[in-house]
Amino acid sequence: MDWTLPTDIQSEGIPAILGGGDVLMAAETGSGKTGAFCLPVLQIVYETMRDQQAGKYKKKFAGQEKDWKINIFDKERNLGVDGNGLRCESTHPKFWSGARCNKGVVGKGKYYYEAYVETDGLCRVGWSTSDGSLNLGTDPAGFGFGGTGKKSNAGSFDDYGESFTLYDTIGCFIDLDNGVIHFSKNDHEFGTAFEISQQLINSVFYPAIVIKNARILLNFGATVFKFPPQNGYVGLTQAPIDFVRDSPITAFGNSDTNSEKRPHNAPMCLILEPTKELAQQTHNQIENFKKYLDAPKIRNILVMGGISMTEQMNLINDGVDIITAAPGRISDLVAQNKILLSNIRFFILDEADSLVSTQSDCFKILQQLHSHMPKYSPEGYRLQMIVCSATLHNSEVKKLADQFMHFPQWVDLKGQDSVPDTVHQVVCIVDPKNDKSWIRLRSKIGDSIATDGIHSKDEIRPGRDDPETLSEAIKTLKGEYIIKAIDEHKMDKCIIFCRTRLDCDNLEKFLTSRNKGYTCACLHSDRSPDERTRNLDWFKTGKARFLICTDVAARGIDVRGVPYVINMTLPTPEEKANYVHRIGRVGRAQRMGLAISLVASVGEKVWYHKCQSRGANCFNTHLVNQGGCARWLNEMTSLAEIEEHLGVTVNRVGTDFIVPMDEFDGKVVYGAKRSNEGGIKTGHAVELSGVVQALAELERSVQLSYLQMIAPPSA
Ligand SMILES: Nc1ncnc2c1ncn2[C@@H]1O[C@H](COP(=O)(O)OP(=O)(O)OP(=O)(O)O)[C@@H](O)[C@H]1O
Repeated sequence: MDWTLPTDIQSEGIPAILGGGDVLMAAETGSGKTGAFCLPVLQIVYETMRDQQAGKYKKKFAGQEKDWKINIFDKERNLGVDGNGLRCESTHPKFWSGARCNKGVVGKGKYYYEAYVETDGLCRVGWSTSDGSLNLGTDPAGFGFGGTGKKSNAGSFDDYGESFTLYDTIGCFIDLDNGVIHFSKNDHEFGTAFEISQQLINSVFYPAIVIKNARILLNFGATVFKFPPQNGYVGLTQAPIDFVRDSPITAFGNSDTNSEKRPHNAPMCLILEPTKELAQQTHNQIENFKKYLDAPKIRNILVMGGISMTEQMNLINDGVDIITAAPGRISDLVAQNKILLSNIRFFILDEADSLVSTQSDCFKILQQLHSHMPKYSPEGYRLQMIVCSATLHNSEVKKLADQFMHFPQWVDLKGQDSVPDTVHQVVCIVDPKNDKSWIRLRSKIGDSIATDGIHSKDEIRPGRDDPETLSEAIKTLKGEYIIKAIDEHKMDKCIIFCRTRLDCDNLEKFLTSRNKGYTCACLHSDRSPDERTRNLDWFKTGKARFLICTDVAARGIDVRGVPYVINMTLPTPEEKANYVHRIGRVGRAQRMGLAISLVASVGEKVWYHKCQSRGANCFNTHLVNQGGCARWLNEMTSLAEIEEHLGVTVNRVGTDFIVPMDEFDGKVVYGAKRSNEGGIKTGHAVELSGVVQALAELERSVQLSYLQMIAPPSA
């Protein structure tokens, strides 16, 4: 793939993901974020599958059954348990997560265990039969003592002992000889909490806990108790074998989180992309990487509208390890249980800010998918969420991180949204008061671009400066300016962004009608999935010189070596972040690119369809606040906001579109690799190489001196 070294974001992001935590990756467009999450995820999915095939987990669980510990097959998904089965954690702020032990006691004897509160959350500890709910104390088979100083059984919560919290040690006592349960706090024993009924007295009682946003450490007696019990009570590990029973809920029983027998339709990784094109592109990237992984082969599929349902189900039924999806179909298939999320280990949100934007419906889908995922895998690994975009710095993403992620690590190379220095951006102000050429253009029917018709009911009077006339003038001028820019830069390949689908169609007709070889392909949501795929392909292969698109193609699309982007209009105020994404279609992978934005000097009236038909046959030119489907936009304000957000002033060019080359050393060839010695190579990894070498030397000398210390040369 012509990749020699990791890019900066890959150098930082890959180890963070391999480290096992949740990661937010913010890095400029075209900086290689897709590889930064695909590579480590493929590695872990592959290694887990290989270990499962070799029966590693089975052996691990089988070997540990003699120990008393939390039964990972008798716990709620949200509850995390460490490798020893003694430390339990739940970080969910709202839900209680419970678990029982893998062994219990029955018949005779007096037994004890301790629970130490490690973080400041809510917990209940106690005893339960295997019939009891994991939400300890809410039914007759569970007997709990909670941090608020209440005992609970059969859903009734009564005052008992005193409250407990962080750093307290709770002792849990069961006396099977006399049928009573009581508790202690830091060696202070409280009186009888429960008398066990005759119906239950011959049951097996398992240590049980339920916690919310808390972590506790259990001791069943394998290590010395903080407060050793008295009066004939013994630690559970000392219970005579005749009075100990294994839990009937065993590893590899009926559990749907069974890691050895992962169902064919239960992937380990779900990647969510905002559009079909991006889902396809990421899927292709995985296909490229996975070629190098064999035995077992990774099965990755695409899930999205546009694929026939029969074909989709065939793909799923063949078995799946990694799914790349666009929202929509995936949520339907999960709701219908055709795809199970019970074994998900990685949940990846690419272009996350667009997925969680208040403008999109995806947030609900995301919540729904997340609620189906186990927060810990059967092997005890935490669900990992990876979130990335070039524009992650906004409040919605922060909310997402707070709600779904667990102490996420930010991998953020710039600290704010920014544009790569391989992208040169310029603005041309379209000023109909200054440039009156639109009057002449409009008079020659068929010579100017068809406008969107929003002023069809207005009286347009060339020569006058009323807002409607100027607004219509802008639309005419912009068509002309596009041609000027194309010709001035002899653009052979360019992506042109328009505000609406109608604007795209009009521009396509206009350019084609010029008969100057301006071959075009359109990409917007009114075109069928097949046509979209074909058009993108035409552009990639050079069959079409211009890709004319709405913001549907603003993000992520990676076409090698595109030299130019033109923004016929700036993104709408609600989609400001798309400016960075649009212009980031050029200047990728260390190639140079030029982005030209046409910005109207005065207000422009535009369609803003909120009607049911989304604009089809709608000619309601009233403003939205008058019940219509139109609004006025001010691109000068949008430009100022973009400049402020990025902390730059974008260079202005005249209507001749000559870009002052001295700004950029006069040496730039757009579309070609950046001329100074290869950015990626001089990036982070190489900059650090001296320091890394020095560290390696130090490490070596420390190790040598240690070896000399434990085995002196004389020995
Ligand atoms: N280590 C590497 N060496 C060389 N090229 C790379 C490397 N990693 C990625 N690339 C190339 O860089 C280009 C951009 O990568 P990618 O599409 O992952 O960018 P991105 O950061 O996701 O951008 P966007 O924010 O626009 O989605 C791709 O063509 C990819 O093949």
